[in-house]
Amino acid sequence: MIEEPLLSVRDLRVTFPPRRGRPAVRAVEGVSFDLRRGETLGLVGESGSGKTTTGRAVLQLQRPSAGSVRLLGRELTDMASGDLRAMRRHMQFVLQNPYTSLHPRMTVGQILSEPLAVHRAVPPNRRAERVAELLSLVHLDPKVVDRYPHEFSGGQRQRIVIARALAVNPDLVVCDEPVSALDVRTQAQIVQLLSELQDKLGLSYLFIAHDLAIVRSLAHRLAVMFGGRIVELGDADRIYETPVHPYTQSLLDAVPIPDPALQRARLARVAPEPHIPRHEADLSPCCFGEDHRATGRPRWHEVGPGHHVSCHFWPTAQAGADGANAGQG
Ligand SMILES: Nc1ncnc2c1ncn2[C@@H]1O[C@H](COP(=O)(O)OP(=O)(O)OP(=O)(O)O)[C@@H](O)[C@H]1O
Repeated sequence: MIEEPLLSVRDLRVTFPPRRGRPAVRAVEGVSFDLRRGETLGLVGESGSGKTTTGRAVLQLQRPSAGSVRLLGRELTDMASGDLRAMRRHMQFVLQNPYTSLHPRMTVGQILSEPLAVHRAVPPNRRAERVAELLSLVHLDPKVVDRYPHEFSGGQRQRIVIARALAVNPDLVVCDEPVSALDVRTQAQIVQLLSELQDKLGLSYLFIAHDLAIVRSLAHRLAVMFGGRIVELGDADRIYETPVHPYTQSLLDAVPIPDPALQRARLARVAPEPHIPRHEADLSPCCFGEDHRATGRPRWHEVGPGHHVSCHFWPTAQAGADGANAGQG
């Protein structure tokens, strides 16, 4: 029997309405993927590609304009707010900045007790015990309960943020750039912690990041976003080794470049011109420069087991990838 995915997202769309003379923004345009129990799906793409909006729409922190989000077999998009509140204990998030995501005037004990009280996850007389357990889980000394966030380093604060997310025993954790505000050594420690917690608790992660090196160490599968759509989806090792979509290839090309300006310049090879409105630009960057409106939306091709790519000229792109690989060999 095939196990039902923990999370199933189908044709998810988020459009932000026009604001102060600016046109509507189609931030997410038909995103679909599944996430299994104990699995990490890395959601990658350049800034503005719609990763955060997708994560927020999955959690219903941003209500989608259309599409379906099923968690544990239940549709979230049309759920009444009371039911949704109850579902929140199954889905939590860890955000980028541990300096702003903890209330500065609450102690660690109060921060970790709050979700326990809101979700009535643990009776009041057992909360202190659970708080100590959570701190141990993220390798912090339970004696720190009376301390305030400013007394901790960035890495320690992110451990507190993770402990808070885990307080209610969620099934899904959406991690939005969870280490990008940290130094490189601390990044590795937090990634290691997330991996250890996944093994121990069977968590599923939707891991949003622009840093492909970090995603590589955690993700089982990868979804590459460009202009609000997924352009390549599949097994992470396979995509890292043989990326098919030209946009994925360019993202991977850019990995060893620590200079963001240089990385942007490399990406500019395939990214749409900024003056072309997103909704008019075809979302398949390899086709950029062709008559997009004539060709319509790129089709999905299964290019290997569970490996999909959305591209008008997939065989041509494949020829390019083969050529590149032959050159490397
Ligand atoms: N509340 C909002 N109102 C209007 N437009 C928005 C809003 N939030 C996001 N957008 C727009 O939606 C698009 C996708 O943004 P999003 O933050 O999801 O991208 P991202 O890939 O997560 O980028 P980053 O890595 O920079 O966070 C962008 O064009 C952004 O400007």
